[in-house]
This record gives sequence, C-alpha cells and structure tokens, in this order.
Amino acid sequence: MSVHTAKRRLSPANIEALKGERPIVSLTAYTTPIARLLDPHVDFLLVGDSLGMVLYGLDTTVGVTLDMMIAHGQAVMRGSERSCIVVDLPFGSYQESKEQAFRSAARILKETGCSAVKLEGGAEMAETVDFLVSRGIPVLGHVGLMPQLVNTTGGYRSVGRNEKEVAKIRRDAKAIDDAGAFAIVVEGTVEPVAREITATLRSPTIGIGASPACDGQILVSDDMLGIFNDFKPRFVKHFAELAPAISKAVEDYANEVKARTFPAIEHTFQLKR
Ligand SMILES: Nc1nc(=O)c2c([nH]1)NC[C@@H]1CN(c3ccc(C(=O)N[C@@H](CCC(=O)O)C(=O)O)cc3)CN21
Ligand SMILES: CC(C)C(=O)C(=O)O
Ligand SMILES: [Mg+2]
Repeated sequence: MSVHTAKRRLSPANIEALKGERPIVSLTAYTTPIARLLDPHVDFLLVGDSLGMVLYGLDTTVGVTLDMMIAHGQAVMRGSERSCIVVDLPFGSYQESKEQAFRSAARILKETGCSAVKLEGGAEMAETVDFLVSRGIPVLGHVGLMPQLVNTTGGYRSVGRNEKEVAKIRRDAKAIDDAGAFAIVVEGTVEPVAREITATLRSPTIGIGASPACDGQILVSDDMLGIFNDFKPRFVKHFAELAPAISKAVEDYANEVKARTFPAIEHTFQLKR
C-alpha cells in the first residue's frame, strides 16, 4: 500500500454509475461549516448560483459572478472530503461561445479543485457540453425550468404542460445526454415528462420539482432546512424549521445582554488571586 492514502472522493463517473442502482442524493452547499454537516450524507454537493438569492439577497441569479462561484467553491471544498463537488457556471460566463465556457470552467476546476461544473441549457448548449467533456471537464446538465433565463421566460414557472414544451424538453434532455453530461438536473418539470426522459436517457436525471421518477433528487439546503423563507416553491419540503430557532436564540441573547445576565461568570476572564 502506498503512503499516499488520501481518501478518494466520489467522482462524476461514480455518480453516473448509480443510475439503476439506487437514488442519487444531492444538496446545495455554499460555505465550509454547512459542507462539513452535509458531506457524510450526500453523493454530490452543488455550489449553486442560487447563492446569489440565498446569501446575497439578489432578486435573481443573473447578477452572480464567476469570482463569487470560485470563492464559495473553495469554501465548500475545504469543508468536504468524500462527496463529489460540482460548481454552477454563472450567467454570462459560458453562453457566448464554447471557448468562453471552457475558459470559465477551467478556472473553476483549477482554482477550487472541484471535479465538475453545471451549466443550464438544452440543444443550444450541446456543442459546448461536448467541447468541455472531450477536453477533460465533466459537465452536469440542467434542463426544464432554467432560472438564468428568467429575463426571457418571465418567471419561475414549471414546464411540460403543452405539446410544444414537452417536445422542447425531450429534445433538450436528449441533446445534453448525447453530448456526454455525466448527469442532468431536471427542474420544475411535470411528472410524466420527467418519468419519460429518466427512462430514455443514458445518464441519470437529478430532479428538483420533477417528481420521484428521477434517478436522484436535489434541493437548496437553506430551503429544506427552513432557513431561507423568502419564497417557498411547491417542490420544497421543510425537513427542519431553523428560522424560528435562530430568531428565538437571538431574542434570548438580546434580552440577556439588556438584563446583564450574559455574560455570566463562566464567560468572563478574571485575574487569578
Ligand atoms: N432558495 C432558492 N431555491 C431554489 O429552488 C432556487 C433558488 N433559490 N434560486 C434559483 C432558482 C429559482 N427557483 C425557483 C424560484 C421560485 C419558484 C416558485 O416560486 N415557483 C412557484 C410557481 C410559480 C409559478 O408557477 O408561477 C411554485 O409554487 O413552485 C420556483 C423555482 C429555483 N431555484
Ligand atoms: C437548484 C439547483 C439545481 C441550482 O441550480 C442552484 O442551486 O443554483
Ligand atoms: Mg443554479
């Protein structure tokens, strides 16, 4: 046995191989302490551009920059050891050309040490996905509801409700699958369509608002923990209610400071005598 026995992380290929074996478990993470808590329980952590809305108070993900994604990617890498880490390419960092996409994705891999990137898009992004994958950058696809298109689609509405939308999702998912994505996030998509593409595609589907028929599931951690409550899409389940717990703790702290009951003797440095 070599002296280099660093524990190996799950790879994108390991994630891909889970299709047909067992459901794939994923959550978002943006910071070191949260990554530490989630890492033992998930197959991959996504450093999502949703951090713009959740951490920075932006109205959409459009304002998120590559530098923001890299800083948070580094933080999540420091807090994890076994899960695969995937970082979102933010709006404007990959749509212009496949060369621009490679440049942005390469920066993410080199500066964070993560092993894959995610990009939103269907048939129009297939050439880009093939360009990245064939040059050593594993890609997680993202079809269906695409939040970076909010300015042209006019909202966060679920898709697949008429034949035209169904045909587009079919074509988009097939194109990204054929281009070599190791898995594909399917967001905000009606159940029969999510079920059909999951049965048809080579790569696993990771659903968010896309029914239990998908090969895996992902949620925004702050949503499922009940920390981020500015909006609650239908697909979010609160597995905890941390917002009221935090409010209560802060209220108690404020009251104790005002009553001078905090800090107590055990929180106070005294001169020995
Ligand atoms: N915290 C958070 N969670 C997310 O899931 C998320 C983000 N942020 N930021 C990026 C995108 C934006 N997403 C969203 C945002 C809102 C809805 C929403 O309000 N959906 C409504 C239906 C709206 C309609 O049909 O008009 C719902 O009830 O699901 C859905 C997805 C998903 N992503
Ligand atoms: C919701 C997931 C899929 C995402 O793209 C994000 O968190 O940015
Ligand atoms: Mg995203």
